[in-house]
Amino acid sequence: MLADTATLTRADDRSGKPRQPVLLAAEGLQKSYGPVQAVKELNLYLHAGEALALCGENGAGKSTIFKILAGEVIPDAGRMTVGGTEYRPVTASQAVASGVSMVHQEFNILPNISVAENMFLGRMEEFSRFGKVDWHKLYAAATALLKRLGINADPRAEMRRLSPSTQKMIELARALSTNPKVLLLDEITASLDHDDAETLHRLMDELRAQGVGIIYVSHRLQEIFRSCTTIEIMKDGAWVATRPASELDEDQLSALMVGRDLADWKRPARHVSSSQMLEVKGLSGPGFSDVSLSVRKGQIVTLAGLAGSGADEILEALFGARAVTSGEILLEGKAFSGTSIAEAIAAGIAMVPKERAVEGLIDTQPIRFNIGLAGLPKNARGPLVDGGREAAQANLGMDMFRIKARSSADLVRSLSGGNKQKVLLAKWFLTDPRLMLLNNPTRGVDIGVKFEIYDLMLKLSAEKNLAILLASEDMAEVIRLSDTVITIRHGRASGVFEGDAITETNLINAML
Ligand SMILES: Nc1ncnc2c1ncn2[C@@H]1O[C@H](COP(=O)(O)OP(=O)(O)OP(=O)(O)O)[C@@H](O)[C@H]1O
Repeated sequence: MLADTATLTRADDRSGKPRQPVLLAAEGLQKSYGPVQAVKELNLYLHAGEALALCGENGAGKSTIFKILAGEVIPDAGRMTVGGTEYRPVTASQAVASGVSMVHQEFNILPNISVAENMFLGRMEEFSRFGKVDWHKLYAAATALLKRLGINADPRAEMRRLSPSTQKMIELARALSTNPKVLLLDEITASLDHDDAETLHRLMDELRAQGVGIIYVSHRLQEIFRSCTTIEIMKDGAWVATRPASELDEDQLSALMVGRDLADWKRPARHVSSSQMLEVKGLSGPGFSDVSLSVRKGQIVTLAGLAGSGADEILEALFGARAVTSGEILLEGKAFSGTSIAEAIAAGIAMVPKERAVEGLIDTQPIRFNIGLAGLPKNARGPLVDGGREAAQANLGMDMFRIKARSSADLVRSLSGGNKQKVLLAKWFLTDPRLMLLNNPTRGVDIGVKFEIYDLMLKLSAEKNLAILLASEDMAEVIRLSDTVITIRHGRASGVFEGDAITETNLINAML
């Protein structure tokens, strides 16, 4: 029997502070996909003005819970209430009508229509008269909302013209346009640049002050402690613990999530060879200018910049995916004029891009097809793909990255977000590259796997002499991994740091 939610307070709240009433209650939630039990008997309570971080490893069931709460997935069992009223949405619009809105982990936009239409998607009848859209009214409403939220975008612009970060903020505006009582945010900052992430955290504070309840999923622990009041940890679809955020620190939270202590992880002592793999001299192109850098065999060099700094563009240019207007690239001392991705791959360069959904994976294909994709020539037998070899490679990748799936025949779209990212990493690591370009490789990956990826990068660079050029917005990651850090600001190198000079203060000063 579901508790009386108008008066219910958390069962495990021992802080002694008076609590707001429960806004959303879910009890005994269950959901299976075939033999996979994504959510097992889960209880969850969200209070007015609370920001609840839902934490757990990749595949723990967080997105599935969100989809249940947002009416996109119907649970096999369990009961929910919102504001004390029975809540059983079977469509997203029913959830919105009950005051529950969600921003998804993946992009959920229509690129070829305007920002304003994207903001009021599914509600255009509110701006129509006699079957015709009242554009003036629509743009006025969009302008007012964007202004109120502090989002800088032209409501008339075509959505695809916006940066991914602004597109995500438009999705947030869409969710907030319905004045939700409960807001669900799934890994939203993975797509946001620094300024938009700041705006989001400010908005979260304001919404909480207005009594909105927020459930927040992110693998960035710092953000959780910045904006969340309560932390709920789950593992393999089941509840593990609920704590006030003030009672935990990052190390304790990591330990609760992955079941082991990661606080004493140390980078092994390293010896880097003196032979150059990559030299870049005075490289300029759209988004970056006059960039010089070098990466030796077995070295990890990091481009550290705030999102939008130009680091992404530099990696893309080195992978032949972006035009270069001047400058020189040398690979092992020889000029490399790669103007296409195919040439870059043939030269032994691999790249893990930032936007896996757009650039990296074919969602509707099995894991093994996706892992095999980058190594297609190696897996070929004449004009055909050697299925046995492809499957063997996929199994190796699945083991290496602990990809959570039943088999390599599972479609990528059935995987959790973090496991998709692991497929992308496996795909490129297995091509045996000489130079690896990694753009925020641990985005969306849980803290346990993050450290496994670090170990793998350090191992491959030490044992196989793999040269790695990393771009990362995660300061702790930059400090843990880099032999050399080049800070990037406004498309230019603004500093070079090595050894003890790689400190958070030094890097941030050079990045800002
Ligand atoms: N449509 C689906 N079909 C089959 N299995 C699915 C489907 N959606 C999710 N799963 C499985 O359910 C489990 C939970 O996935 P979910 O996406 O909820 O995890 P998550 O905690 O959000 O992970 P992440 O941190 O990686 O985003 C995973 O094992 C996943 O493969």
